[in-house]
Parts: sequence; structure tokens; C-alpha cells
Amino acid sequence: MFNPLQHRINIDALRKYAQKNFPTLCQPRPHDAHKGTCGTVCVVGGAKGMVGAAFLAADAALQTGCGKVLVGLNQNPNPVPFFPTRPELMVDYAVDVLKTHHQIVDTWVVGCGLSRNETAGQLLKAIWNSSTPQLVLDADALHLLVDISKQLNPTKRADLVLTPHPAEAAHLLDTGVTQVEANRSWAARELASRYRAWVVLKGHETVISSARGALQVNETGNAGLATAGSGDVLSGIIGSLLAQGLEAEEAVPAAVWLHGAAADILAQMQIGPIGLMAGELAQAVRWLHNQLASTPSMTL
Ligand SMILES: NC(=O)C1=CN([C@@H]2O[C@H](COP(=O)(O)OP(=O)(O)OC[C@H]3O[C@@H](n4cnc5c(N)ncnc54)[C@H](O)[C@@H]3O)[C@@H](O)[C@H]2O)[C@@H](O)CC1
Ligand SMILES: Nc1ncnc2c1ncn2[C@@H]1O[C@H](COP(=O)(O)OP(=O)(O)O)[C@@H](O)[C@H]1O
Repeated sequence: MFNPLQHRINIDALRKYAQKNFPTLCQPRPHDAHKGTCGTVCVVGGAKGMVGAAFLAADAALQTGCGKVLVGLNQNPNPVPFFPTRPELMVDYAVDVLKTHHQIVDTWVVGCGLSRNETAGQLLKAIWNSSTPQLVLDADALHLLVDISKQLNPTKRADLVLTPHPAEAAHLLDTGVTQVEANRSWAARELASRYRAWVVLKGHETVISSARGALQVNETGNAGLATAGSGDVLSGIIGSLLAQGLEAEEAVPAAVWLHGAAADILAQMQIGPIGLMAGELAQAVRWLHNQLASTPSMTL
């Protein structure tokens, strides 16, 4: 059984911080909850050779507590793949998911392993123009955004979240990685202003900017996160919290904090930092989220 408490995790300090900063995250699930009240995320990505990226985001969304998670792959799979380790995920060709399920989606998470081909651009445009207000863009979707932003109506998106790493931020800002890294606060705020979006500029001490330019620096996380797919996991967590009804003001910083805290817990358990795998993060997020949503006496 996954039990970090055997490893002297200071859960009281984590709980105290979360109760102060993320009160909704700490609320227990209502007794009358059903899957329809726990939010629906659709991850759109997973082109040929990169299905794992979409899977990591989708799995993280599920393990963060989302009621239903769809995966729209940017490839027409025949037969439709099914992840044996996660039969809970509803997987199909993204074009078909958009046609048949778009009305039930609360939050789109677009970009993880999406590729930048023509279909990817069409999917991004269709999702941008859909009626779902909440949209998280990561990885290839950020590069596509540079190419097609002139074709998109900026007022269409109420809750837009961009999660660039420094190289993606540099492309979005038409500058270099060195410039971004030399002034991370500027880069995050500038992107937020240009795209009217929440921005998560990833890396050591992730910088978060609200759409209005209010900055926060996240203090959880460690170099164990420098591994393929850990950003995909973060996108899934952000999408999941938004879909569960947390306001962006809480969901975005809470997701970044949870993701980093999960990596810290795993490092303390010696499941990292060296060799930490992105797929190991979600179970630690789930454990921590449940700890936060339980009264202290229930966790003894
Ligand atoms: N299992 C999978 O299927 C995975 C698929 N992935 C997908 O693969 C596609 C391309 O990802 P790539 O990793 O090739 O491209 P990236 O955009 O992640 O990286 C491209 C370049 O940027 C540099 N870079 C990345 N992070 C940086 C940082 N923090 N500071 C400075 N430079 C940085 C890299 O070294 C590389 O040269 C994306 O769609 C992505 O979602 C990745 O998410 C990894 C896992
Ligand atoms: N040295 C580090 N310290 C803290 N967090 C890190 C470090 N390196 C990477 N991360 C985090 O790991 C994630 C990496 O995301 P990303 O670069 O998009 O990877 P991928 O594309 O492989 O998913 C981000 O959340 C980033 O903040």
C-alpha cells in the first residue's frame, strides 16, 4: 500500500498551508456526489508515438478526483485503443470525441503529445470555438497557438490556462530561452497579458501569473520532476481541479503546489528525485488530496 506517513512526511505543515491557501481543495467530497457532479475533463493529444503523454494527463485528472475523463487521440485508431491499466478512461479519435461528447466536457486539456500537424491545428480551433469556457493548453498546443492565434477570437476564452516550459514560453514570446529564464516574472506576466490567460511558467520555482498579471512563485517540487511527461501530469491536475469547480484563482496555484508536493513526498520516500517517473506522481497527488480533505483525526 502507498503510505507516505511511514516516511515522516510532515502532513501537518502541508495541511496548514493548503487550508490557508486552497480551502476548496481541502473540502471533503459531499456524500451525495456522483460522477456528473465531479466534473468531466477531455484530454486531446496523443498523436502517433506520443499516446503516453495524453495517458499521463488523463490518469492524473482521474486520480485528482475528476468524475469522468475522456481522451481524444490525434490519430484515427482502429481498433480504438484501450489502456489496460486504466479502463476507466474513455478513449477515441479526437475528431469523433469532439462530435459526440463536446457538450459534456467541462474542461479541455489540449496539447500533450498532440503533434503540430494540420489535424492538430483544426482540433485546437474547434475546441477554442466550442462553448466550454475552460481550456488548458500545453506542449504542442502552445506552439500551434503561435501559428494560429490570429485566427482565434481572444474574447472567446474565459478561463484559459497556458502551461509553457521556458522553451515554449520563448516561442510564444518570440524570444530566446535565455531571455525568458533571465526574467521569468516578466515572461509569465507578458504572456498572461497577451493571451488574457492564466500562465504557469514551469521549471524550478514555477511562476504563476493570473490573467491580470498577479504573480506567485511556487515553492514545492524538486529536480525529480525533470523527467519526460511530468508536465503532462500537471496539465491533467489543473484540468481536473477546474472541472471539479475550483475557481482558476485557486485551481491553478493549487495544482502546481500539489504536483510539486507530490514529487517532494516521493523524494522523501526515496522514489526520487533520481529516477522518479511521471506516472508515479498521480498516486501521490491522490494520497495528498485525500489527506487534505480528511479531518486530522481520520488520518491517524
Ligand atoms: N510519453 C510521451 O508520449 C511523452 C510525450 N511528450 C510530448 O512530446 C512532444 C514534444 O516534446 P519534446 O520533449 O520533444 O519537446 P519540448 O518542447 O518539451 O522540448 C523541445 C526543446 O526544448 C527544450 N526544453 C524543454 N524544457 C526546457 C526548459 N525547462 N528549459 C530550457 N529548454 C527546455 C528541450 O531540451 C528541447 O530541446 C510534446 O507533444 C509532448 O507533449 C512529452 O510530454 C514527454 C512524454
Ligand atoms: N528542477 C526542477 N525543479 C522543480 N520542478 C521542475 C524541475 N524540472 C522540471 N520541473 C517541473 O516538471 C514539469 C516539466 O514539464 P515539461 O517541461 O512540460 O515536461 P514534459 O513535456 O516532459 O511533460 C514542470 O511542472 C516543471 O515545473
